[in-house]
Amino acid sequence: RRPANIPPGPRGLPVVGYIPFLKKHDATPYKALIKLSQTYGPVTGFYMGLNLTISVCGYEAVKEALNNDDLNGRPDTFARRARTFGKRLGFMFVDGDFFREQRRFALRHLRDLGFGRTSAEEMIQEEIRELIRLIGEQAGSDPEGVVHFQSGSFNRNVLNILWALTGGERFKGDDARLTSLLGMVELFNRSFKPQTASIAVPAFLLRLFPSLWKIMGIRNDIFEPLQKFMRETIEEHAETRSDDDPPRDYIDVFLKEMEKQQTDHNANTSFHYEQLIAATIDLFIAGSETSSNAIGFALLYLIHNPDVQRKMQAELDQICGDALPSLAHRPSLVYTEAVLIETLRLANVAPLTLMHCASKDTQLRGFNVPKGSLVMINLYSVHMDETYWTDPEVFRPERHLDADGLKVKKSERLMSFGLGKRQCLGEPLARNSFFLFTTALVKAFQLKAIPDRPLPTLEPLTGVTNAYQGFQVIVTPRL
Ligand code: HEM
Repeated sequence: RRPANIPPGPRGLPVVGYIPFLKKHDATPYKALIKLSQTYGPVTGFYMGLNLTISVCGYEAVKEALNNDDLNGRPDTFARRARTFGKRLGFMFVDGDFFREQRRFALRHLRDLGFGRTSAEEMIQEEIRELIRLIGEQAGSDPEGVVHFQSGSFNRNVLNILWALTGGERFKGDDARLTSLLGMVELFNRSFKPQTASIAVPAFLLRLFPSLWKIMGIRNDIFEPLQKFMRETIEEHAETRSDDDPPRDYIDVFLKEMEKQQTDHNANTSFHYEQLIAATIDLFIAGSETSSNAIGFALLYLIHNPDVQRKMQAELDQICGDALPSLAHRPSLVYTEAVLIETLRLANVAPLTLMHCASKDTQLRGFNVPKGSLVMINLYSVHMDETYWTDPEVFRPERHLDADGLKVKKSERLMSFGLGKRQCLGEPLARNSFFLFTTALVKAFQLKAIPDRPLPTLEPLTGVTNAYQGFQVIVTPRL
């Protein structure tokens, strides 16, 4: 029996619930959930396995859900704990006091280390210059100037910035270990099935039927090499750090806090070795694919829309002269800003937030949401809402400018990084990296579709994130 006054929704089969039927609406889960909302309304309740699941679509419902603190929990399952030593650790899948303490600490110290601040800009520029050199070389070595951008081709560059702040070093261009770790993260992201990954399947069933991991879309095997890498990095830090010197990175800051908590004999501390491993893995996973996919999609949209590319280049040339774009130029780059905003809206790099969960009985749009319900929050539905955005499928930066085209219009309906207490922890760094990389590449190169060939596809590879597919393009240096 369905609990009283829960959101309306379809009935499924005993035990598996509605999972087998979701696909019939659309193969892509976030689109299937929008179809359901067209029948049942912006909040829809159905069972996935034995879990009551609330799907949330549309601006009003999404905003209300993200601002309701009782819906900011994360599901606690055996499968989730299995990646972090059987405990709830890290950032992404923890909640309550543990989460608040770790998040506050991370935000404060990552900011002090340069996260999203101009002090990290020089390092980002160095990475960008290296990338421009490599792309220039590839274009120069092909008679037509064709460059093949593989899916995920910017992951390494973007992660390097995050890793310099977290682990203290940038990886070298051909670092084989990084290539392998990034390959693991990609595997995890692409195999992930948001509709099944958070279902509370009991441990004994997962042990009896190991194929269930795959069916649920969870690749926990990637965590062993990541843990090994973090362990080695942390041990190396512990041996070389000194309290007399300023912390070099997040690992140093965390180790210092661990020491302090030990001195204070705080037995219940959330600052311990296993949490440091889990936290650095979460940063590594969350930081490697997201901003870099936004960069790839921006280039794709500009290849599809050469007029927009020309206009953006004209503005970049006028405002930045011969220099590469910097954060100081940003307020004057109005058209460019609109291009970046439109990219985040249309690319929907994170189409659903991570799975939320009701930590208490609560209400949403007047319906009951019992404690423990899974909550799927659909950011894609907000960005592609045709009742608000005219032709939402069309890439049109002008929609974010005022009538004179002189000022950016901020809309509350843009929420690529989520909202509220679970809003993306990496947003300041992500925004800066996305701006600096994309503008530098567009200023440095003319990107043109290959004549007589179909335009590269804009269809994403799905999973936790939406990734661009590899594409080929004619690249002509402009600088
Ligand atoms: C364009 C780039 C990015 C986008 C669009 C994005 C988007 C998001 C979204 C939608 C969430 C889920 C919020 C929720 O569950 O309600 C999230 C969470 C998170 N993001 Fe990002 N993200 C980006 C880049 C990054 C980067 C570079 C980092 C690296 C530090 C990062 C770290 C995290 C973490 C740790 C969480 C979990 C926060 C929590 O559970 O409270 N993200 N991000």
